Amino acid sequence: MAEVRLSRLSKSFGAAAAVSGLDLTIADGEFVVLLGPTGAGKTTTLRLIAGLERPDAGSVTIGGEEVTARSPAERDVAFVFQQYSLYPHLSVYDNLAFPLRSPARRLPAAEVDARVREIAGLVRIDHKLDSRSTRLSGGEMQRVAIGRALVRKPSIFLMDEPLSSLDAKLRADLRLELKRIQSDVGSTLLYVTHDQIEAMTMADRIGILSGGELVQLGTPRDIYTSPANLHVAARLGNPQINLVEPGLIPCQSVPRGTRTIGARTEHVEVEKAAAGAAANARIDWIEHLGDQNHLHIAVDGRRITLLADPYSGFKAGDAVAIRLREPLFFGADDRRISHG
Ligand SMILES: Nc1ncnc2c1ncn2[C@@H]1O[C@H](COP(=O)(O)OP(=O)(O)OP(=O)(O)O)[C@@H](O)[C@H]1O
Repeated sequence: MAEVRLSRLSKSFGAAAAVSGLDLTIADGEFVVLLGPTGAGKTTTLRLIAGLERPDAGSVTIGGEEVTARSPAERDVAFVFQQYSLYPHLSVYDNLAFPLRSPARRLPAAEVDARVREIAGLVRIDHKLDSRSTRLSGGEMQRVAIGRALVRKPSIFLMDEPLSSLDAKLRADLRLELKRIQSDVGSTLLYVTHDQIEAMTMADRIGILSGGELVQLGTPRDIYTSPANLHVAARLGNPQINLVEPGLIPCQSVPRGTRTIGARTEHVEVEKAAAGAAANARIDWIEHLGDQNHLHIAVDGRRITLLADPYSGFKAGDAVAIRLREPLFFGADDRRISHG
């Protein structure tokens, strides 16, 4: 296990900068998730750490040793990709044993066997050790791929959207398991995703990348409650944060310089107008998602979307009174303005 330190790391492809001036330190045993839109530089960052790309500038240090000029094999890093990349002609057992049987390692057979069985138990695939990898479900294949990365006990794990090709239920199961496995093994893990739920639930810290730059790094709670700017605010939260101009919805105090107000569900109080408050908005329509509803509210020609529980009693067409409660404020440069 090891700390990973990236200093001023940059990589361009032709004229386009994929990663620019990236400074990021991942502590020993930490689970860091890189979140960002397509093309933000997430995969390139992982490939630079693995040694699959050479940086144009900057350095990569793993466990206190600079490895920038070393080959992937010399870096003690395991990579799990979106596609399972198992050996189809081998059994689960042999897929797991494969990294231990390389000529460079020459581990005794008993040691290989013990390690394979331990890891198979950890990733809960021990009942399928004799199956050909092509006979597995997608979720099982990805467990094997994760197990194969774990089996060598590398210093760090790099995972590039490992759950994105699975269906929603499997993704949710494996999300929990990956977190459990990582805390059992105590490994340093850098994980790339588009999925904000994966980021929020698994990360010790989230790094938000945009245009090859690290825009913000912090705990999921920090990033959610104190986003550095509009870009970060829009990356987390479902439904997406509502961005409105000051004055549209009543708000107790708005800091000077505010150009945009960011309002999530918890920042908006909605009351039926009949309860005594004067109506300033109307429920436009309600989307029923099962466990929750999305309320689409029309206010002065604009629309905002909030979550509501299915028993809230609102109906389409209801006149409502809405007001803001400690929302987020952003200035003309899109950066968040803190209150007071
Ligand atoms: N081998 C390459 N050759 C040319 N351009 C590349 C190469 N690899 C990446 N790029 C470019 O670098 C930028 C960053 O790509 P990268 O794959 O790191 O983004 P990403 O955040 O992982 O995106 P995605 O979520 O779509 O995987 C993109 O503009 C991409 O087109």
